[in-house]
Amino acid sequence: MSSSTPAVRVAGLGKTYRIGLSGDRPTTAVEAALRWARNPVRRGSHELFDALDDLTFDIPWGEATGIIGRNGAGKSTLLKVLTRITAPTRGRIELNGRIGSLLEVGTGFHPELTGRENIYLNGALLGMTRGEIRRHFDEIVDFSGVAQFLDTPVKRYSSGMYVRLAFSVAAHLETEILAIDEVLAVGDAEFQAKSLAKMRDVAKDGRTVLFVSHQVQTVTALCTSAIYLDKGRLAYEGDVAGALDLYRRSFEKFALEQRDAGTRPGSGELRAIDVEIGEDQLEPDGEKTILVRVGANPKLIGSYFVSCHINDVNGSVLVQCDSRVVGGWYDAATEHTIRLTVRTPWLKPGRYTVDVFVCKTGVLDAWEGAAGFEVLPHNPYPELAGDEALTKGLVLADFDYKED
Ligand SMILES: Nc1ncnc2c1ncn2[C@@H]1O[C@H](COP(=O)(O)OP(=O)(O)OP(=O)(O)O)[C@@H](O)[C@H]1O
Repeated sequence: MSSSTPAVRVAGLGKTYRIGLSGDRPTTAVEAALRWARNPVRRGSHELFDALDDLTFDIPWGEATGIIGRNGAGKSTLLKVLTRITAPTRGRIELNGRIGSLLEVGTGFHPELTGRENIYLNGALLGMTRGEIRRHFDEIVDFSGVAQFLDTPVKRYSSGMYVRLAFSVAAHLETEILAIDEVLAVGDAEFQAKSLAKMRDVAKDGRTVLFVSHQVQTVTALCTSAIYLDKGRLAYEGDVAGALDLYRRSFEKFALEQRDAGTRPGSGELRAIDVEIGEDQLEPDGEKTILVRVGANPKLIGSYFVSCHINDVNGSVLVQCDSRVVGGWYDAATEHTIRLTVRTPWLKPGRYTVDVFVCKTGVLDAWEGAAGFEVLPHNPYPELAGDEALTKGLVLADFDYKED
C-alpha cells in the first residue's frame, strides 16, 4: 500500500434497485413512506430507485471513516457495493488492498461448518494461505471468546457468539481494508468496547476502517473522518464533528418539513392535524399518552384507525400501538382526537420519537417524527427535584445512560 494512492477511491458510483419485485419491498410503513418521499422514477414498466447516486470520494490509508446518514440513506448499500456483495449500477470503485468485512449477521459464514472451519474458509476467500491463517488463528479464537465452541457448527451459535467470531476473523486477518456495519451492536457492551479498541488499533497500523453506525457516541469514539449520505448522495466528507452536525440537523429539518401535511406520504384523503404527548418528560415506567387530532373528510366512506411507533434514537421501532386492538375505528365525517395509551415497556432514559399513521385499507397519512419525548433517569426521591436530589447524593449520579 503506497500512501500516495488512497485505500479506497470511488467515482460516479450509483446503485439503482428495481422496486416492486418480490423481496424488494420496503419492510416497514416508514420505509415505504421514505421511498415515496424520494419520488422514485418510473422508467418503462419498472419503478427504479437510486439507493446510491453519483458518489465520488477517496479514503486515505489509516483512516477510520464513519459512514453516517438517516435510515435508508444508502449506508449499508455502499458497504455492500464496496465489498462486492452487490454490484454497482454505475461508476468505478478502486480498492487498493484486500477488504475484510462484517456486515449483516448471517453473511460471511457457512452455517453447516464449524467455527474452526469457517475461520479457514474466510481466510481462503480473502486469498490467504493456510500458513497465514494459522499464524492468526489463536488470537482470533482468544479475542472471540468462543474457544469452547470452535468445533460446533456456527448455525448453533447465538447471534452474540456469531458476531464475536465474525468480528474477530474480520479484524485479525490481514486485510488492508476493514468494513463493518452496525452489526456490532448485537454484541454485549464489553465486547463492543473491545471491538472499538481493536478497530482503532487496525487504523493505527495504517489499515483503513469503514464503519457504518447510527450511534453517535461510537462514531465519535472510533472515527477519524466521516462521510454523510443524504438520500443516496454524498452530502459531506470531512471531519466527524461536521458530519454529525449535519446528521443532527437533518432530524430537526425533517421534523419541520413533516409538519406540512402536503409533503407527507399517504393518500392524503385524511390527515393528522396535530400530535401531542401527554407529558414530554417521563419516568422510565411512565405511561405514554399520545393524542392524535385527525381532520374530517365527509367524502371518505367507511372508518379509519390510527397507529403509532415509538422509536429510539437509532430509529429502531420499540413499540407499536394500534387503535384497532381496542376496537378504535373512527368515522371520517367528523374531526376526532384519539388517545393512544402505552403502559409498558420500561424505557431506558433517553430521547424517543413517535411516528403516527392514519390508515384505512391503505395509509392515508404517515407522519414520521410527529412528536417526541424524553425519559428521565429514575429519581427514587421524587419529592426532591433533579439537581437538588443529586447534590444531596440521593440519586445515583453514575447512570450509564448517556444519550447524545
Ligand atoms: N435489495 C434491495 N432492493 C430494493 N431496494 C433496496 C434493496 N436494498 C436496499 N434497498 C433500498 O435502498 C435504500 C438504502 O438502503 P440501505 O440499507 O443502504 O440504507 P441505510 O442507510 O443502511 O439504512 P439503515 O440505516 O436503515 O440501515 C433503502 O430505501 C432500501 O429500502
